[in-house]
Amino acid sequence: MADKIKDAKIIFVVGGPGSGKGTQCEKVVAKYGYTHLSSGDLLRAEVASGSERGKTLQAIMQKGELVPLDTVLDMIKDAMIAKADVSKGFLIDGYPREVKQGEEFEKKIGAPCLLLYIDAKGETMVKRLMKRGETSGRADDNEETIKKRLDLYYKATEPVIAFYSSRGIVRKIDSELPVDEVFGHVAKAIDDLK
Ligand SMILES: Nc1ccn([C@@H]2O[C@H](COP(=O)(O)OP(=O)(O)OP(=O)(O)O)[C@@H](O)[C@H]2O)c(=O)n1
Ligand SMILES: Nc1nc2c(ncn2[C@@H]2O[C@H](COP(=O)(O)OP(=O)(O)O)[C@@H](O)[C@H]2O)c(=O)[nH]1
Ligand SMILES: [Mg+2]
Repeated sequence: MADKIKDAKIIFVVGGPGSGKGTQCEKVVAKYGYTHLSSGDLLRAEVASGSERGKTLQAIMQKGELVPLDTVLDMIKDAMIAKADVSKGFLIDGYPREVKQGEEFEKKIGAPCLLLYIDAKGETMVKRLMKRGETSGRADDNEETIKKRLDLYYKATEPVIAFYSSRGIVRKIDSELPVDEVFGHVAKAIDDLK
């Protein structure tokens, strides 16, 4: 496995719920042709399949809690293997959610060359998610679950940024700016990789 993807770049995209990770990843795909893997989307696809495992996941996600590490990691790994031959880079969106997830990813798959830290204020994220909730149909885009997701983000996920900062691979992106300006900074960070 690690073999198959050894030449592909791995980029972690980390930020709070509603910070704009998915929005920026879409633009990176369009410009650079990287493969976008959203851990949340992979989990939602499993829920949509109606499987027994999906039912368990649905309950956890509705509460805004984290699903077991191995479940998400296996899904990401399978998706990466499926694309390994054609992909020059992977955007791993919404993962790692906690330092342990990052450590396990590196053991089983490989090391990231960049962590894009998509940063927005708490109130901005809540506002965006409430707006998205009007049309997303996502069971977790409601006021109560949003609050839990934010709390968990500050507690569990922010330490991930400190962990990778010490390695010098974190680029902090101000996501309060208009989408295209945010993307300008994202593109710069990716261009600097070469
Ligand atoms: N590595 C991950 C990714 C996602 N989840 C679960 O899936 C939910 C939704 O994940 P995601 O789509 O990444 O949500 P957010 O980042 O909170 O929001 P967004 O889609 O807006 O990025 C999370 O709240 C969590 O329950 C998880 O447990 N572990
Ligand atoms: N104003 C503004 N809205 C944004 C920006 N980025 C994302 N959004 C909106 O915020 C919501 C959450 O964005 P999304 O990409 O799903 O964020 P994610 O939760 O981090 O994946 C969506 O409704 C987007 O349209 C931005 O840079 N500026
Ligand atoms: Mg998203």
